[in-house]
Amino acid sequence: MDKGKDRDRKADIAACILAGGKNSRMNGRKKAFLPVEETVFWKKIAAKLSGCSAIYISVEDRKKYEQTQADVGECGFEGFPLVEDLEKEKGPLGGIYSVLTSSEEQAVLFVPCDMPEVDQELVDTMRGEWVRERKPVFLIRDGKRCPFPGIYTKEMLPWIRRQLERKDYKLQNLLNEIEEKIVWLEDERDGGGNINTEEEYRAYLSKIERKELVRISLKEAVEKILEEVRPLDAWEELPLLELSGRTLWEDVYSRHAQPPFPRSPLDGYAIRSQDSIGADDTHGVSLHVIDTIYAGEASGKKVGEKEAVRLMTGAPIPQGTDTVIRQEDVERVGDTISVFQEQHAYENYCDAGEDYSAGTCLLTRGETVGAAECGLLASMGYSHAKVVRNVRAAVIATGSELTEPGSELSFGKIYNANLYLVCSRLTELGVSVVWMDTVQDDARCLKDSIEKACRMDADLILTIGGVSVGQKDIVEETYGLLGAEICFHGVRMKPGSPMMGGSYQKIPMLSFSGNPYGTFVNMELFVLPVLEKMTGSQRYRVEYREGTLAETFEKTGKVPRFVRARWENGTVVWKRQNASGILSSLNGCNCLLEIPPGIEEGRKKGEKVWVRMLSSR
Ligand SMILES: Nc1nc2c(c(=O)[nH]1)N[C@H]1C(S)=C(S)[C@@H](COP(=O)(O)OP(=O)(O)OC[C@H]3O[C@@H](n4cnc5c(N)ncnc54)[C@H](O)[C@@H]3O)O[C@H]1N2
Ligand code: MOO
Ligand SMILES: [Mg+2]
Repeated sequence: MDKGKDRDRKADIAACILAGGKNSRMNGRKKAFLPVEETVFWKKIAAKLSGCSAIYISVEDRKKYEQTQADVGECGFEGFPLVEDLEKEKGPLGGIYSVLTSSEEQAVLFVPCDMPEVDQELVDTMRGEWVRERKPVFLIRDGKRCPFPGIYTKEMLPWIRRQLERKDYKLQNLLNEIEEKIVWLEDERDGGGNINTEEEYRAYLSKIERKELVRISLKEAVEKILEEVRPLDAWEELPLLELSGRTLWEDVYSRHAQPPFPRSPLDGYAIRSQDSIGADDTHGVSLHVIDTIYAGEASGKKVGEKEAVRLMTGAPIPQGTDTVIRQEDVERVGDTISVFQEQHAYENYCDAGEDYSAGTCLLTRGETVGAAECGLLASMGYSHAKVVRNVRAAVIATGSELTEPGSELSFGKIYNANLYLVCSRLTELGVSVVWMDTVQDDARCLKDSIEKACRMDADLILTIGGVSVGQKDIVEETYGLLGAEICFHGVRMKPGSPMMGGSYQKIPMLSFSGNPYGTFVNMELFVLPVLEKMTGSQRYRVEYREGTLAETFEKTGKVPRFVRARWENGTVVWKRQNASGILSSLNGCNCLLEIPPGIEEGRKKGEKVWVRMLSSR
């Protein structure tokens, strides 16, 4: 083990990269050789350990690496001293034991090969501590003792040996046992964290290799997200008064004619029109009233020649008669009426099925139930109707600066406006918000929240913020951690250009950009088509209106821009404050005005424009 060793012994400290793990959660891929930024994990770590007198590579079994060495070529351990485990299957403790036993140096700084982001300055600080104190050096982070990166010394060997004999391979126990001999460093700098799974690896790559976003067109982005959307295959049956705003699941047919029987449109007398022939102002025709029918009743009597039946509006017209004469137009004495005008057959006569006949399709799948539809269902005799189950959405805001409305605001913080902006809009759109959460700018927290959203059976997951390219823009990393599919990241639109779309466990996910107006426009342009495809509901179809522009909009750009505006009586007034961080000017807007890219002088005053209405129904 002398090859590749630097003979500078001033510090008398070596480093060792632990590469002996089983890699079981990495589908057998050897973590030491995982590619990252033109190199591989172990080399990236080794570059940060150059201040040590030597860099050992701890492997459980040299032979196991030989095959891989051939595959990785230049990225192999060639030129670095390999230290094989003296005893196998003992985990990192076995590796540490073997290296400390055989190293010439008194102390060895151990870093596992799956910590490619270990902080170089941190490592240097630890080494400095060792030089000063000549004691093992370990980190405490968030109150926890960390075994890595850690400086282990030959002094520790008796304890390590004892643990191996006891078959206790827990490093934590070792640290606890000799805690007094250790220099504990409380340091917030990132030790890098372990990358254990394929998902963590992907997330890590997307975090560090993030470049400028590749923006696709709005049309393409919407199409891509729609590919992830499947129509909801779920309905529920609700009583009439709970149907308002809901989408019909199926066509609805009448079961009977309406009205079901010929009925009187007037309060008066049912007569045979032929009996009135010859009647005029001076010659009344007399008819004998044989019965009275009120609405809701029936008469068993058949009406014969020169007979009439008294009846009220809504009452069934009796057999034998073919018209109804208003009570104001006859003279009645006892059981006799006089008619002074010829009556035409079926003139005042509501036929059965005048409204609709039996078996007519009166409502169709996808229609939204309002008062008219509800009344119609009732007239057909339905007490309930089948409607599409509400879309269940999860909404998660991200941002360590966010404070809940109602609590005290401290410096640097802002109130969480967007969560409410989105949830309120969803409610308007008839969506049930089943998970509402706010998380810090931390990929693991967001991942947890998304997993909870899945457990709530969300049909759609929406996140807000953290999609741009900053160090705390954690959404893409989170998709990586989840193993979620990314359909696009970046859309050619303003505002909201950094938004993302994808899916996780077949649930479509939309991640809006964090600026309030960006969030709003992203939501408007993406959520409506998603809801339309999920529910088949017509309520999500967008209405466009034409109007005359009240003032010239000069600003143009390379991507379509959506400007908040108000359409009123055919005039379109846009709001001066249109920056994506501004929320206040959204108040009172009822449409979005699209400014296409590349038009030379913007949109002129007096020009006819089409606007996209923001209606909810
Ligand atoms: N170097 C670059 N920086 C930025 C770019 C770029 O291309 N290169 N794009 C800018 C654009 S455009 C936008 S839009 C923003 C988008 O940022 P994120 O989507 O990552 O959102 P955040 O950084 O989380 O937040 C942006 C802004 O919005 C506020 N915010 C976030 N959430 C909420 C909420 N729930 N309620 C109220 N306000 C919220 C947040 O505090 C920030 O001020 O990136 C640019 N940067
Ligand atoms: O896309 Mo950003 O929302 O333009 O400011
Ligand atoms: Mg950001």
